Amino acid sequence: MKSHKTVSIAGLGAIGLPLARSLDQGRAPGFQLISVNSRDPAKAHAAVADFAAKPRVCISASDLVDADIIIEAAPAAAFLGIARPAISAGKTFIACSAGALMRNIWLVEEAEREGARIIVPSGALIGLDAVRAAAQGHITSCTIETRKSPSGWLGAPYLAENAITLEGLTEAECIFEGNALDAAAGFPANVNVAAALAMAGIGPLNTKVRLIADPAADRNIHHVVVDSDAARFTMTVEGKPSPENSRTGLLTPLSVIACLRSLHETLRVGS
Ligand SMILES: NC(=O)C1=CN([C@@H]2O[C@H](COP(=O)(O)OP(=O)(O)OC[C@H]3O[C@@H](n4cnc5c(N)ncnc54)[C@H](OP(=O)(O)O)[C@@H]3O)[C@@H](O)[C@H]2O)C=CC1
Ligand SMILES: O=C([O-])CC(=O)C(=O)O
Repeated sequence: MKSHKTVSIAGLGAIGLPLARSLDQGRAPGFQLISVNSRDPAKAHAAVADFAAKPRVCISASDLVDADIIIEAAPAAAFLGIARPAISAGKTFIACSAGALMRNIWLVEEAEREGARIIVPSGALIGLDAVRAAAQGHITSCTIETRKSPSGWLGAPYLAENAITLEGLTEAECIFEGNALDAAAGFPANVNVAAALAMAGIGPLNTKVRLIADPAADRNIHHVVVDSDAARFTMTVEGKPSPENSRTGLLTPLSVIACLRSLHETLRVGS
């Protein structure tokens, strides 16, 4: 008999809200949503008003730690305020803001000390199982190219710092080329897949990132090339952007549900 687990979600946007709704609809048997937190409590109350089992709306992220599992699905700027209480309480912490986690990787040591667990779901990316397998041997190179419509990149600090304007762009333009750590600093709302790839593979400094703004892109496209002593592989995912937030693909909330279900699965396929 598997134990029943309680779940909290911080952030009710393109990832958090469909995820909360899926839990309320019983799409992850054995996991019960008990509380949520967002920037604006009134908006959070309204978001869950039609749920069959209304979760508690917490004013502070610290109040989410009653649950066994805390899922972070908030902007990168809010990440530490959600991660620290969950980790200090020794809970299972599922981080969607993979870039923010990578930039605060010391949290892993804190989690080790506190008996907490940090899980990064595959999110919008595919193939992290193969990357992890290759990393057990030796990965010689790892590159990711991400292509999104110009609107998907808007608001990134790197654009302002480098006076890059995407308005009126008529053809695809490379807006960043560098390592995953610099990409996560310059595009905190955008390069979570690069961060997850880096953490699964050869680390942020050795993972090369190219970001493309493409007016013809109606999907968020991630193309990854990995070379290792065991295999060379390429993978491409063309994610449909969420209507709520074009930076985020529809695959990510589904990936979090799959991640939760895998915590209880008797048969688990893939590493
Ligand atoms: N791992 C992956 O593959 C992917 C990761 N991501 C990352 O996941 C995170 C969530 O993405 P997404 O759902 O698209 O983002 P959204 O912007 O759509 O939603 C963010 C939510 O968090 C809320 N929020 C804002 N500030 C806080 C705060 N201080 N505490 C708690 N909640 C807050 C927002 O409320 P309000 O609307 O009122 O501001 C909103 O409900 C982001 O960091 C994003 O970069 C995204 C896509 C893929
Ligand atoms: O494609 C997506 O859904 C999100 C994305 O690029 C990222 O956060 O890295």
